[in-house]
Amino acid sequence: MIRFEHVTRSYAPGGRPALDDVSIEFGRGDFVFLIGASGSGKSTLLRMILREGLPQRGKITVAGQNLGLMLERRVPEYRRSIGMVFQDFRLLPDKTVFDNVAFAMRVIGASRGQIRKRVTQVLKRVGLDHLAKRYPHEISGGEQQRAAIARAIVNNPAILLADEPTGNLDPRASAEVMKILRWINAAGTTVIMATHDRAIVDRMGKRVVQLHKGKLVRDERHGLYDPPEGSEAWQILVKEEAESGLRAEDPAPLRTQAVPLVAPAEDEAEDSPASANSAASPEPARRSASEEATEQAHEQAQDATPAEPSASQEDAQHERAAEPGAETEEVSTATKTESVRIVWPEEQKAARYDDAAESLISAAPMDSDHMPVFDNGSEDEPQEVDEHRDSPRSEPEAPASEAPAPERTESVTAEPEAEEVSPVDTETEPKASESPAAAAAPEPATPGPAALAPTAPEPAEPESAAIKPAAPEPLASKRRREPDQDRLAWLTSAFEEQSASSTRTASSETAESSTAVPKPKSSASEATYADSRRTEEQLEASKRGIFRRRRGKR
Ligand SMILES: Nc1ncnc2c1ncn2[C@@H]1O[C@H](COP(=O)(O)OP(=O)(O)OP(=O)(O)O)[C@@H](O)[C@H]1O
Repeated sequence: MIRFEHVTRSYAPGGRPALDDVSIEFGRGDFVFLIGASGSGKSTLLRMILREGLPQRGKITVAGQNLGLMLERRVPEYRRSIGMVFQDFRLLPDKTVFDNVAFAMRVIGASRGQIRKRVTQVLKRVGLDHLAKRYPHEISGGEQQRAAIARAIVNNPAILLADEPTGNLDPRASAEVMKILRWINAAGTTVIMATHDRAIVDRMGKRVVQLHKGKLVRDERHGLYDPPEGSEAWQILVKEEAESGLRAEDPAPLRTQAVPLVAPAEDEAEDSPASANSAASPEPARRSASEEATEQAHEQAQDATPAEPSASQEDAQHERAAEPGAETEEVSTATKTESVRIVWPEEQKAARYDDAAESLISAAPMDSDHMPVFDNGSEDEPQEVDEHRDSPRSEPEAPASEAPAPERTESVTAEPEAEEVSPVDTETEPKASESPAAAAAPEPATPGPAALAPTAPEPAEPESAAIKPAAPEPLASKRRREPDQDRLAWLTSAFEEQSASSTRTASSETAESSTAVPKPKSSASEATYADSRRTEEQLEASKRGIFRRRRGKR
C-alpha cells in the first residue's frame, strides 16, 4: 500500500540525507513501529508519506499513486485520507475538544448534523465524550492526545501516522493511547508510529522498522526495540553508542539470536531490499530550516482549506469526473485513478478487520461491546456531555462504553455550508440527509468474505520474556534497565487490568500528573495554529456572506 523505492531525501545542500536510499513497504492494516536514534529520519519518513516534501531520488507510491506525480491541488484531498498525531498534540487552544475534532469535518464540508453525530461517536470511542466542552488546557496530556487521535480518525483515514504520540505522556496515559491505536489498527487502518518507547514496542510485539542515519537497518515482522544481538543493526548501534558515549547508559540487547539485517515479511520478501545502500547525495533543495517549517505550515494549512461544499470526497470526485471537461488525473505511471483519496475494496477492509480484530484487541481491556475501556473514574456515573467546565476536575468521569464499530466505509453527505456546532445541542435525531452508514456502524465481529488477507500470527508474549542477555551487563546498564522493566511491567498490567477495578483516585492522580499544556513545539506548529484560525475565520466570513445573500433574497 505504501511503497518507498530507493528514496533519498536531503534538507540541505551537501548535508547528510535525512533518508538515504530507503526502500520499504507498509501493507494495508499493518501496525509498524518506526524506531531509531534522534535524527535517524523517522519524522522525515512519516512526513513524506503525508507528501510533505518529495524525494530527490526514488519514488513513493501510496495506494498505487505516485506522490511525485500528484498535482499540488490534489494534495489536500490526499492528506485527508491520512490521520496524523503528534507528540505535542497540536490541538487548537481556543477550541473545545468537540470543536477541535469537529474542525476536521467542517473543512470537508460535512453538515452540522453529521458532525454532531460523528464527533460524539468518536469522542465516546476514545473515552472523551464527557470532556467534549473542555478546552485543551482544561484536560490532561493523555486526554489531549486522545482528542488529537479523535481528530485524526474522525474522517476515517486509511492511514494513521503517529510521531511519538506517547512522548509526553505518563505510562497510564501511554497505555490508553496504545489501546486506541491498537483498536484503530484492528479496524483496518494502517498505523505507523515513530517512537522511542522501548516498553511499548516490546509489549506490542509488532513490526519494527529501524532507521539509522537515514538508512533502513532493520525490518522485523514481530520485533523488539533492541535489535537481535549479533545482527548488523545491533553492531551499528553498539558502534554508534560507543562513539556517542551512550553505551554505558543503554541496556544490552534482550535477545541472543542473530537474524538478517533486514528480515522482510514473508509476503514482502520479493520487494523488500536486503539492505540499504549508500547513495550519493543528490542535489538537495536549497532551503533553510525556517523555510522548510514555513512550507510545512503552509502545506498543513492547505489541508485546512475548506473543500467545495459537495458530498463526500469520493462522491465529489465522481461528480467532478462526470462534469464536461472535468479533469481525470494521472497520478501514477501505472494506475489511473479518479480520486487521490485512499480507498480499498470493501471486502478487504472487512477481511482485514475480521482477521485482526480478535488478535489485536485481545490484550487491551474491553467492555462487553469490545470497546477499549478507559480509566475515567466511576462506572456508576452516567455518560453525558460535560456542561460544567468551570470546575474541570470535580466531575466524575465515565468510562467509554459505546460499541466500537469500525466504520471506515461510511461516507458523509455534505450540505452546502458548514455550520457552527455545539456539543450541547439537544437534538439527537440524525437528519434525513445523513448517511445511514454514519448512523449504524458495522459490527466488528462480522466475518468478512472469503478474500481474507493472510496476517502473520500474533506472538503470545514478546520473545524477550524467555531469553536472557548473552553477555553480562555492565552495572550502569542494569541501572538503566530497571525503570524500563518497571515501565514494561506497568504497561503490561495496565493493558490487562480491567479499568472497572481502577479507583477514581488513580485516575485523578494520572490527570494531575499530566496537566501541563504543551506549547507548540516549533514555529511550524504555531504557524499551523495561526493558519487554522485564519481558515476558521474564512469559513465564518463565507458563512456570514451566505446568510447575508439569503436574507437579501428574502
Ligand atoms: N526541516 C528540516 N530542515 C533541515 N533539516 C532537517 C529538517 N527536519 C529534519 N532535518 C534533519 O533531518 C534528519 C532527520 O530528522 P528527523 O526529524 O526525520 O529525525 P527523527 O528520527 O524523527 O528524530 P527525532 O527522534 O529526534 O524526532 C536530522 O539530521 C535532522 O536534523
